[in-house]
Amino acid sequence: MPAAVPDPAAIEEAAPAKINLTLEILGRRADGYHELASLVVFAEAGDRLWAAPGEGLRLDVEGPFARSLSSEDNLVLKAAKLLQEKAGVNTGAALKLEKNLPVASGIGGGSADAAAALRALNRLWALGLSGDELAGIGTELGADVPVCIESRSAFMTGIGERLSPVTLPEGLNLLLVNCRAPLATGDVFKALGAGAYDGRRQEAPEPFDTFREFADWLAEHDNDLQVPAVSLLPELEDVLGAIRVQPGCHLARMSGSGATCFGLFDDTGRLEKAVARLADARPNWWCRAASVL
Ligand SMILES: C[C@@](CO)(OP(=O)(O)O)[C@H](O)COP(=O)(O)OP(=O)(O)OC[C@H]1O[C@@H](n2ccc(N)nc2=O)[C@H](O)[C@@H]1O
Ligand SMILES: Nc1ncnc2c1ncn2[C@@H]1O[C@H](COP(=O)(O)OP(=O)(O)O)[C@@H](O)[C@H]1O
Repeated sequence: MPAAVPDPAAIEEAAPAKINLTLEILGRRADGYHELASLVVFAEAGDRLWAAPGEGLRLDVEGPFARSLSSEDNLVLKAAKLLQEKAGVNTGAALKLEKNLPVASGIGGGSADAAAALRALNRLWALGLSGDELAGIGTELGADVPVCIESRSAFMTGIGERLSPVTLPEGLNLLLVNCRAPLATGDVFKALGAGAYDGRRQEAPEPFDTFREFADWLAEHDNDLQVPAVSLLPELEDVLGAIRVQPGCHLARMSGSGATCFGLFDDTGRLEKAVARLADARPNWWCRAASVL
């Protein structure tokens, strides 16, 4: 059920799902965070956020996954409070979130919502902050928030704060599948048991000319969190297997720290058939077809 817009004057921001097509963990830093290298894309599937003038800060959450979340410790409110503090304002806002993405699922729903809140309130409160300034503020909310500010394909390094542009082939399409079991990011990193970070870096890939070239590069760059995630949630093997066997699927892999997995397609007709087949075979799983933005 779509959320009702709170106010005709409300500012609307999309919060697209973040997908880590690759996620290499380079090592654990002294502060416990991990240096990583990840090719990140955004999908035409996601949450939606509205911000309207209001007294104090208020958040209503609606949509299919609203019940998985409480309003009080929501990243949207955390983002709003942090922005007030950083910009030195105490102007209020009435916020509404349509929660369409599964929670704690490796597709950055919370980070995308926080980024959408920063963008929306920057406009509502006429703060005039640049994307880079919003990304800097976002870093304090979560490692994935900076990349969600622009919500554009990027090669992400550091702990998530360093972003380089990438040129990907046109017409990338994803099958997204979540078996409705949450996985906490910190637990998956812990299960990986990475060694100390030794200072090495990875460079963004050169522009890809063809889909084949891109698929070959992806095959050589893994998601290092997939094995530990499977050890915590063995059902992931079923999810990956069910995606892999779909005709037209070039790659089946987990996104982020899981548990959402994706299949990469270049043929939308075959993708539509795959999503229909899976939704029918596994009615309890969350299955979506989404093009890469
Ligand atoms: C793994 C990734 C890959 O994009 O995605 P998700 O699975 O969350 O979607 C991200 O790095 C997650 O970013 P985000 O979800 O914002 O993480 P945070 O809230 O900052 O951190 C949650 C926990 O994850 C671990 N963490 C996170 C990022 C990082 N580079 N190293 C870490 O070790 C830490 O244990 C931290 O306490
Ligand atoms: N708006 C929000 N959407 C999703 N999760 C949120 C939100 N606000 C707070 N959280 C909390 O943040 C945690 C990470 O959520 P999420 O970003 O969906 O995970 P992931 O980055 O692994 O996809 C969850 O445990 C959830 O309770």
